[in-house]
Amino acid sequence: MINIDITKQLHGSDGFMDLDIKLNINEGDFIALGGESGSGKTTLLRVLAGLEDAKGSITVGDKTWLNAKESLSVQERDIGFVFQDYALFPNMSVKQNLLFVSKDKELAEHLLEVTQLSSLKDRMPNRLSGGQKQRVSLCRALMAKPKLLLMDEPLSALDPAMRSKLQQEILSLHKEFGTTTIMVSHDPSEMYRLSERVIVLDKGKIINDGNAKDVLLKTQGSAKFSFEGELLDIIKVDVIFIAIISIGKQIVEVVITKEEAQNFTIGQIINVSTKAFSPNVT
Ligand SMILES: Nc1ncnc2c1ncn2[C@@H]1O[C@H](COP(=O)(O)OP(=O)(O)OP(=O)(O)O)[C@@H](O)[C@H]1O
Repeated sequence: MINIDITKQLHGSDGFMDLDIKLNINEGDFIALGGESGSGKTTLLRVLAGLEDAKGSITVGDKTWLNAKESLSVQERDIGFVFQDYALFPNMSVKQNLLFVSKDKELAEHLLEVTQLSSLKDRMPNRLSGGQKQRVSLCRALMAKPKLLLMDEPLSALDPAMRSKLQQEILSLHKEFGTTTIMVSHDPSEMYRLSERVIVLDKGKIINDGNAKDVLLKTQGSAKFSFEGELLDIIKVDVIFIAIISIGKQIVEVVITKEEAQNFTIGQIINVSTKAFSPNVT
């Protein structure tokens, strides 16, 4: 069990706010951490990693990482990091980047194989694509067999196809290694696919915590389907108003009333729901 009970004063965009987190995590869980920009997600990961100080306590199994008397250094905490900017050693090949963390050659070969990087093991980082660097970064974080793997939006810079492939790889490595993982993400489908628990922060506090289905599904009341999308345009065809809405990767048209057309603003995030009893799924 990982027990976190920390506070830290942050300088938010509207003045000071307290990051105030009480959290128990089962070992082996995959947790997705969501919340609006500035809600404290990165700071929480940095506090867990020992990169920032905080008041309170962190215990991992029978080890104390932080309490009133001591705070273990980054090196003393059993963690792996994957951040958006990869941070590979530029003067080392892919394989050397991994072996720098641990001399376990067998594990390095295995990780490179699972992430389909074996043929690139002698390449230098500046000759890799973004997705390949991200995979190396993930392999390197796992080389130390960390107790806790912290990932801060590791896939956000990648295109959808590469994202989905890496999600599969992250999931299969998570299942194989059973590492307790906390991953910051803004992408509900990614959270749903990967995590068994979703925690949402707002202004430094946990406002939602539960399984992915309960936290992420937005269907309310008697609505059968509900999608959130961005209103791109409103057009008038004869006497009918049509809203053009971007939902996921699709652009859809929805007929709206004159009053709705007057009240909506282009660029607004709106909810599209239907009570259709038996929709077609093809
Ligand atoms: N060491 C610090 N001391 C005081 N305030 C900080 C510190 N680090 C970050 N902050 C502030 O705390 C708030 C939360 O920042 P944080 O980076 O944790 O948010 P986030 O949820 O990760 O946001 P994003 O999704 O944009 O990455 C921000 O307003 C930031 O300016």
